[in-house]
Amino acid sequence: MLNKDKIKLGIAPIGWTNDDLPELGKENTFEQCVSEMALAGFTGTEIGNKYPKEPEVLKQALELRNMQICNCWFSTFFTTGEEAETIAAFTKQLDFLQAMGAKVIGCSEQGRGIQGKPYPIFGDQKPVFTKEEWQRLFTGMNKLGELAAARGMKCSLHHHMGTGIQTPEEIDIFMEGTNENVYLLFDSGHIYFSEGTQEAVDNLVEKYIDRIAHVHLKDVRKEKRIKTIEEKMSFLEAVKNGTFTVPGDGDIVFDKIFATLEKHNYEGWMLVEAEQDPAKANPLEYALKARDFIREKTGL
Ligand SMILES: O=C1C[C@@H](O)[C@H](O)[C@@H](O)C1=O
Ligand SMILES: [Co+2]
Repeated sequence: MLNKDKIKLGIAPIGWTNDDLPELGKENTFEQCVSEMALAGFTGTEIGNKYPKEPEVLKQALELRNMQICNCWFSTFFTTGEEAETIAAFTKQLDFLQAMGAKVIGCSEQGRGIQGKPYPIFGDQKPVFTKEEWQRLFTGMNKLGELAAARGMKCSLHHHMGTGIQTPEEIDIFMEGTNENVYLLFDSGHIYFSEGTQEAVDNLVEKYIDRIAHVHLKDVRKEKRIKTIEEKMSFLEAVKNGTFTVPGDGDIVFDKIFATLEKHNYEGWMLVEAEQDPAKANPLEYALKARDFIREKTGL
């Protein structure tokens, strides 16, 4: 059983409205989204673009529902040499998150990334960083790590399909090149989507458990992943086609993930993040499904 005092449960707005595919869930309001999250039994969320931008307004809306912000996505552009711009934007985002009481920020290096581009996600356009790009990334991320640590916060890296940090080998290079102020945001769905094996999921969580600062629980429908490869779909086409779903509804086995978090006394958030078309997968219904699955498997 996981420890209720150490682990909190959140859910991402991406099941209601998808910022990467604005046509998905455009009719769903911020209020509906956070009310349904609370109704399903979650106490945390990440930022979506329909959320109020003023910390006080957002805080009040969330407190009414006994919810809080636990993390937000942040795009970095170190490999393309945009260090000063990235650091300035990061500092602004830290200000916002700190005002919201969040302790983690989830970065993704978007230099040459193809997650939003119309290219096959398993094709050869995916970035593979050069030595110089890696070095710029390490230097930049260590700087962000230090800025976050100075505020008692954790800067983490979200490994992600279509970026230069997608595969286990790329994650290893990143973790070896950065220091102890830089953490990993473990996303079960992205590692399974990349590798297609349970082993890759279990190995990643085990290997970096002591540097994992945040967890995204996402499931993958295996047959949709295969279709993505066969039909040369882009990342966003794969999302629209239903490749991702909530934990317990796809082909990932979550037992080892939960056992590893328990064994190593993980402290922080587990956040359900399962983008799919809300017209096909009712967000409240799927949030409840995820909440039941987590309760059944972990006692939380
Ligand atoms: O954490 C995430 C944020 C989304 O915008 C992204 O594309 C999704 O797949 C994800 O894991
Ligand atoms: Co994620």
